[in-house]
Amino acid sequence: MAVQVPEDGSLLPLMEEFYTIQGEGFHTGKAAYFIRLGGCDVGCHWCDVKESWDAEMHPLTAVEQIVANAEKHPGKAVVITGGEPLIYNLDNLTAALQQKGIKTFIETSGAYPLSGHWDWICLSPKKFKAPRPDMTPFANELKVIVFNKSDFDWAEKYAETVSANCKLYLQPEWSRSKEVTPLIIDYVMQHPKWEISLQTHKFLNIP
Ligand SMILES: C[S@@+](CC[C@H](N)C(=O)[O-])C[C@H]1O[C@@H](n2cnc3c(N)ncnc32)[C@H](O)[C@@H]1O
Ligand SMILES: Nc1nc2[nH]cc(C(=O)O)c2c(=O)[nH]1
Ligand code: SF4
Ligand SMILES: [Mg+2]
Repeated sequence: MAVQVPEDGSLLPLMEEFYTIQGEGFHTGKAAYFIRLGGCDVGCHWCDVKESWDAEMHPLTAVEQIVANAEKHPGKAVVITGGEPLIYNLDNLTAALQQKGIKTFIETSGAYPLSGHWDWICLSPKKFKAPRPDMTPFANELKVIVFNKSDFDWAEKYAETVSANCKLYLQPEWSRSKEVTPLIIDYVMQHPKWEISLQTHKFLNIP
């Protein structure tokens, strides 16, 4: 990745930002402003935002500008996503958002060191680049994407690494929904510490 992002995270490659409804996981159904940062090398073959992967495609944008944009909306929560947002130092961005009374939520694979000040951390671990063991205990929510039935055992392995009060979700990989959703339903009924998460925004046709 040749793009020069300042190490203090004062400028970040911004792919897109949009005000919508959180579609997935614990905060499903709540209004939130999404900030999508470019850059990811985790390489999930089923990733639904491959356009985010190349950080150089996305303009370096000042934290002050991102915060000013987020502030304009009545929903006082932001979801920082990507790409893999933790490639960057998010201390400045999250401090500035929280100073404005905005809650900070993140969607991350956990493959990079944790930075930033978070009101909610959604960890979605990937086989293609494992999460850092020092970061999984900080997850408020573990959201495992199920592509095939081998992912249940793999999900259990990560459930052992998170804190006791971490919420546990199984989410069907979108293109495999028809095949894996019935398996997830059975699994959750047999192992009720898990819950189903669906990408509800895709059914609602919203961003
Ligand atoms: C695009 S990722 C960006 C954040 C971070 N790189 C990550 O993977 O957590 C946002 C969320 O979408 C999930 N996701 C991506 N592609 C998906 C797909 N095809 N089906 C279901 N969930 C998907 C990810 O697992 C993650 O929870
Ligand atoms: N509505 C909506 N909810 C989401 N939850 C996580 C998303 C993401 O791409 O990180 C996402 C997204 O792209 N849209
Ligand atoms: S880690 Fe997230 S952004 Fe990166 S390829 Fe996987 S799903 Fe896509
Ligand atoms: Mg998405």
